[in-house]
Amino acid sequence: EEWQDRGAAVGVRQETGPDGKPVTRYIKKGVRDFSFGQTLGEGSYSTVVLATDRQTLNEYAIKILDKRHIIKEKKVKYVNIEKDTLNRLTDHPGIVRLYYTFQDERSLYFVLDLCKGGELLGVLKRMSTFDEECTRFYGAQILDTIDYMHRRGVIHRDLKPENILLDDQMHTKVTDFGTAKILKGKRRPDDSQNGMPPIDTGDVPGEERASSFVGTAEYVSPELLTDKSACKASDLWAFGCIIFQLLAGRPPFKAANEYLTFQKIVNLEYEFPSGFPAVGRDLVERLLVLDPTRRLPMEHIKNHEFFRGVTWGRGLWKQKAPRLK
Ligand SMILES: Nc1ncnc2c1ncn2[C@@H]1O[C@H](COP(=O)(O)OP(=O)(O)OP(=O)(O)O)[C@@H](O)[C@H]1O
Ligand SMILES: O=C(O)C[C@H](Cc1nc2cc(Cl)cc(Cl)c2[nH]1)c1ccc(Cl)cc1
Repeated sequence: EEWQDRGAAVGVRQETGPDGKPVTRYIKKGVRDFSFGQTLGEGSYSTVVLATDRQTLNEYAIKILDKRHIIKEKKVKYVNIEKDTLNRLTDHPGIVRLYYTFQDERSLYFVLDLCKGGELLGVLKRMSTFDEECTRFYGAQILDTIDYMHRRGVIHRDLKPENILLDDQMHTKVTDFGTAKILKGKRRPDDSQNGMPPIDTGDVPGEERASSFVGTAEYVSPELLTDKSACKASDLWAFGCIIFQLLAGRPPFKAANEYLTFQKIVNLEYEFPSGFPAVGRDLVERLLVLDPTRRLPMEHIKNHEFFRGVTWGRGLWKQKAPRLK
């Protein structure tokens, strides 16, 4: 076929069809369809480069992974989980969109949304703390995104300010899904009859817990440390840590080393700095609860006083980000 002589690899693009079902499109995109620019950043197994699509002139961030390195470091599983997870989360403004994947003899390529605003962590460091209005706006976007992920049966498991990027409108984009967990929700019997797509509620008994991975020390949930398994509420624990950190300028659990940090987490040892807003404190105290089943559930967080006045859903993403002051 024509794409073989163009040396382009077949790129696979996951879309949501008119009937709401996932559609796989085979796009003939390859390295030669892009002109590569500056390096945006380096990961342990990846380099992220600014790239422009030669036909459309659209700009992207292309994450390039060296195949040999991936194999040597035994990261094949993570790369494929990142691809499968991103292909499942294709229609939400708060997720870094994956447009194509392709490979050549040396590398794998993820063509992603370009997030010109960098990491939320970097913005927070420059501001030292966020005021309540900014924390409410950025927190609401992150929570709306977590809600979308959970409804699609995905637990992120490593939410933290480094993994929350910002686009040129200063809207949040969650990234880094290599350590996510896809809950295999079962097709409910009645759904198959009327052809409804399976609802990934992850409420299959025993299925809603995932094990064998530990996130970043400061944001790890107590259940992951005590009984080695994460659930959707583990992402809400991390969300509580992020809200605390935006308002306080530091994460709630931080010690000289990982072991001491873990000890603080399982003993719920943390303090609010003086001046921490009372409404924010109430929200954090209802999220940083050791027992995941007693943590504030999603709908109650959205209705919490701290988020009073927030319009949830697509309207949230049309708003202008408040000036960071
Ligand atoms: N879509 C993007 N747009 C702009 N910059 C990005 C994008 N994705 C990643 N980056 C930046 O590129 C750098 C490398 O990101 P990458 O996800 O490849 O590795 P990482 O997850 O940060 O590192 P590690 O793999 O060690 O966890 C990071 O600093 C990140 O901020
Ligand atoms: O599922 C697919 O479309 C095909 C491949 C799967 C795949 N092929 C691989 C080869 C190597 Cl060497 C390493 C990994 Cl992690 C590999 N993953 C693929 C291609 C590109 C990207 Cl970014 C991810 C996975």
